Amino acid sequence: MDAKALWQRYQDWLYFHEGLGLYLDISRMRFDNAFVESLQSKFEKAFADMVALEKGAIANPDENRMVGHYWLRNPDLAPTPELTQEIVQTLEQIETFADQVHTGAIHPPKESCFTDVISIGIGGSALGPQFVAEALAPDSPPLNIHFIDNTDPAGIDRVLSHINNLATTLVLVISKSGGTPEPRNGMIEVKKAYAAKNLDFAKYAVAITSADSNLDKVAQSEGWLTTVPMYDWVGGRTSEMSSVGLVPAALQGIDIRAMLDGAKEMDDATRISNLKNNPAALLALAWYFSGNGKGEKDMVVLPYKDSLLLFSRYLQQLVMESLGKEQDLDGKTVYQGIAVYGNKGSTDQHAYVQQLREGVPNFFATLIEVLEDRQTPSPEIDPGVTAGDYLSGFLLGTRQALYENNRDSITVTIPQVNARTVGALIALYERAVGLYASLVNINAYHQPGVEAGKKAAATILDLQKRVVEVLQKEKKALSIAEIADKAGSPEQVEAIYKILRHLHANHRGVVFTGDLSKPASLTVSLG
Ligand SMILES: O=P(O)(O)OC[C@H]1O[C@H](O)[C@H](O)[C@@H](O)[C@@H]1O
Repeated sequence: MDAKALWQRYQDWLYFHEGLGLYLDISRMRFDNAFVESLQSKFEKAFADMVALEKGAIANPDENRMVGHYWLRNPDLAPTPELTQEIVQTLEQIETFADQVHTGAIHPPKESCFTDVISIGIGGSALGPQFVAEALAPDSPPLNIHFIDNTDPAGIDRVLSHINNLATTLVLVISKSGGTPEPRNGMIEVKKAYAAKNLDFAKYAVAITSADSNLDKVAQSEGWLTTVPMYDWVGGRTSEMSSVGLVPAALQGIDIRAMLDGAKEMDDATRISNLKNNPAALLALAWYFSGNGKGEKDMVVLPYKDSLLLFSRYLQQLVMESLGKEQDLDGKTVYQGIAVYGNKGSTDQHAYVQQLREGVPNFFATLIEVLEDRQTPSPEIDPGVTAGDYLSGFLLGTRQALYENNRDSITVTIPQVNARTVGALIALYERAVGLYASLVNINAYHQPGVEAGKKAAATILDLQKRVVEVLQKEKKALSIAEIADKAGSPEQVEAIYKILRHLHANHRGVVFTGDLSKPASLTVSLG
């Protein structure tokens, strides 16, 4: 296509949202009109599915749940007045709580105010809060946030070592289910750290969880500062605008109403059942085209703005946990998904963009452009040229270079990184994922694969218990095969070897004798 035709194609497909100042450009995806036509009926169904979902249909059939994250930013849409009221009340509770923490009305024992907050959570209970903190936290927030998002002991130590004073640190334990092992472990370790300093953990702790979850029960029985509810009709990966995301954001002084407003405006725009006027539908179209409706190409997300660094990581869960499914809604094996990765431009141009430009063409790029360089005037780097001009130049250059080498790209442009545009970006991708899921006929709202991994981990921990019991009982050195037999799990011999090696490495009393390079030669005892 020559330059003039491309310019025309750009204008033909350009989407602009006036209220948000957001542009979406899918002109550099090489679909043609016949392809768009071919998806018409699928889109009609996707729009209809979305209407039903927003009205409270059981859009997550496997878990028998409604899917209501869109109601969070427009509570009047909730299917019952009770739900509407619940959403409004929780939002007020969050604002009042954050306000009381900021003014010192809620304060730690013996101190006038909280200075820091540890947020303990994983998956959807970490990624949204982390992305938003990185994108929007002011330079001097009322509370500095620290995240524990794993059960890595060294990681927990590192977070705790970065906190000056636990006596002025609030703790959020965020878990929708209230039963996920990693945040539970983090919570127990942090609780012990408070106890070691003679601090009464309950006076510092806040639970964000579903009613009657294990976490809720712990918080109630120990008399934590407060509990903020989370709902079963909000999925973890779409929970940034629920208490999960709003509590940490509000504590950092981020304008949560503006985030909700931006999301609401985007929800309104992506509810339009006309492909060309609906940016989420345009994204879904582009994804479908690129990956042949089968995720054949990866989504590389490159925001050219440091504060959006964690957007790709956030999208990884939203897109891959939603779309990565073995079966479709009819039970047919389909192995769906779209792989997502990326960090930021132009940094990544000095890393893997070489492969994007010249290597295996198994991706499409999404460039996120922010029009405003910074809020103050920029100095000149070269005559008439600023650092921001370079950044913009690198983005445009990469887009062009990719296109010239037959690599497609999407460009999303926002005027500024602020609470409204971040809310809008989240809402845009949430809806695009929902629509795409309908196009490819999968349930975007469950995660059966994750459950399988959790069960397997629990089996290993049970095995560890039995192995240690064998060693305690036998009181003599045994081979790993003998231990496996005595534990009643001969088929798990390799897992048992790995469990023992881990215990050995951590000085847990397991003694290895023999050749470490030949596991079968080892004898094991308790020292
Ligand atoms: O908030 P939680 O219930 O602790 O869940 C945390 C995360 O872990 C689960 O395993 C799911 O795969 C995620 O969708 C979820 O966000």
